[in-house]
Order: sequence, then structure tokens, then C-alpha cells
Amino acid sequence: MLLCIDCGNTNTVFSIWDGTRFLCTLRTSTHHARTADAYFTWYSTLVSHYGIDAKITDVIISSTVPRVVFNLRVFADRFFGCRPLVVGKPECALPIPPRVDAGTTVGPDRLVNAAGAFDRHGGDLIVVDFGTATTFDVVAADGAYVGGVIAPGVNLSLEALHMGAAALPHVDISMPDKVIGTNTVQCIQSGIFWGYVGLVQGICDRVRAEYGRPMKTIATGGLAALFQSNVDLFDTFEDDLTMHGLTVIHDYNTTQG
Ligand SMILES: Nc1ncnc2c1ncn2[C@@H]1O[C@H](COP(=O)(O)OP(=O)(O)OP(=O)(O)O)[C@@H](O)[C@H]1O
Ligand SMILES: CC(C)(CO)[C@@H](O)C(=O)NCCC(=O)O
Ligand SMILES: [K+]
Repeated sequence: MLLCIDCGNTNTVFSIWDGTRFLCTLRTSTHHARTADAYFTWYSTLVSHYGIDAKITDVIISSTVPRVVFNLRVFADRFFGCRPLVVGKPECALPIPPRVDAGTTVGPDRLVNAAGAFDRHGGDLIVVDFGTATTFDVVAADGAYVGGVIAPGVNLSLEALHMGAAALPHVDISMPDKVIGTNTVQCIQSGIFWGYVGLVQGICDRVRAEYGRPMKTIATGGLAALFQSNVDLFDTFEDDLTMHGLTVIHDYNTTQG
């Protein structure tokens, strides 16, 4: 069985793929200092809690935090006796290489999202991922990642307001009933929620105009659901897009010969 690891700047997600479906998804916050033993303690506790009997033979990692990769490699080696595939490293091939400026290192999560979305939908896509950052990845007709947009994430923007302005509290994101807030919390929620709706709509419209062909919009990331349920921003919302992309890249590397 394949263990897929998606390590973002905020959260690290493990998911076990049995070749047909994901048996479970485990989430923890990202800490560069977490040891291989600590990963295993956390992992084995949850796996046995869910009553899953998984014999892991392969591990694939996408990490936007370079420092965590060392301990995840040790984790894979020590507990599963395998050498993980690490997206972005030369030994991990991509089905279609990105077309970007020479010397650019595209975030592995974006390459994985592009591979996952292309596998499900074909090309000419905008993939929007609401993570620590809100990223827009453009996937060409042949499946290549050809560029995109990076904006501050929803929670990061809320945190920035709180950090930068003495009188503004920490607020959780939610959809406000109205645009004109009549208290501080409502004003902040309105600014972030409706600001993001405008940001997503505006960027997608401009990307489409520049790209010059019809494009499908695929959204992923926990907060995408909040926007999708209230405003018609995306064609589809796929919670497991990054995990699916990891299985696609793993498949490609193991069947390639
Ligand atoms: N309504 C909500 N209010 C606040 N936070 C939410 C809400 N819905 C989901 N979230 C949070 O959104 C996050 C979604 O996780 P996701 O993996 O998409 O991105 P992330 O973990 O924040 O970023 P990264 O992948 O860059 O680490 C989770 O941490 C979850 O707690
Ligand atoms: C933009 C983030 C932080 C989103 O997770 C990540 O993809 C990243 O660190 N990217 C590197 C720069 C780039 O993708 O062009
Ligand atoms: K993510």
C-alpha cells in the first residue's frame, strides 16, 4: 500500500491508498523539528484507532517545507523499509514537466495539484488551492503546469490584520450575512470573505482572458468549501485533489519502466 504525505506550511496530511481508495486521512500541524519516531507514534496510534491494517510498501512525499523532508525520509526508511519518492527531486519524474522560467522551483504541491487535476479533467484548467497561500495553477492542454498566481491565504490575511492593528481581534473566517458590518468582527469577516470572492473571481477572469481558451476551474483545500457553498466560483470542488495527484505521480514513476 502507498502512504501519501502532503506537507504544507500549516498542516501535514497523511493518507493511505490501497490502490482503489484512501483508507484514512490523518492531519497534524507542520513542525520541522518533529522526529521520525514522533511521526510514527502519531501515525500508528491513529491507524490502530481506525482499525486499519495497512502494510505500507511505498511512500511519496510532497513538501513545501524543505526542512521536514529529512525526518520524513528517516520515518519511511525506519518503519516501512522504503525509500520515499519526493516530488521535486530529480529521481521523481513528472508525467509532464512544467514550462516556467529557467531556475524557478515550482512548489511541489502545485505540481501535484496540476497532475491530479489533469488526470481527472484533462487540460486547460485553473486549479485554486486554499492553503496557507491561495494558489492558482494553470494547466495547459497537454497537462503541463505553465504558471499561475500566488496570493496570501485566508487565515494568513486574518492573522495579518490582527498582528498589524492593535484594536483588531483574531477572527475566524465565516460568510457574513451582509456586506456592511455593524461591529468589528463582522467588518473583518466581510472584508476577508467578500475580498476573497472578488480576488478569486477577478484573478480567474484575468487568467481566462490572457490564456485565450475556455478553462475549467477546480478548487481544493479546506476553505474552498466555504466559498463554494455560498458563491458560484468553481466548476468543481475536490477535497482530495492533492492526494489524488500524489497517487498519479507515484503510478507514473512505478510503471515507467
Ligand atoms: N470554516 C473554517 N474556518 C476556519 N478554518 C477552517 C474552516 N474550514 C477549514 N478550515 C481550516 O482550513 C485548513 C484547510 O486545510 P488545507 O490543508 O487545505 O490548508 P492548510 O493546511 O491551511 O494549508 P497548507 O496545506 O499550506 O498547510 C485546515 O487547517 C482547517 O482547519
Ligand atoms: C506557494 C506555496 C507556499 C503554496 O503552498 C508553495 O507552493 C511554495 O512554496 N511554492 C514555491 C514557489 C512557487 O510555487 O512558484
Ligand atoms: K494544501
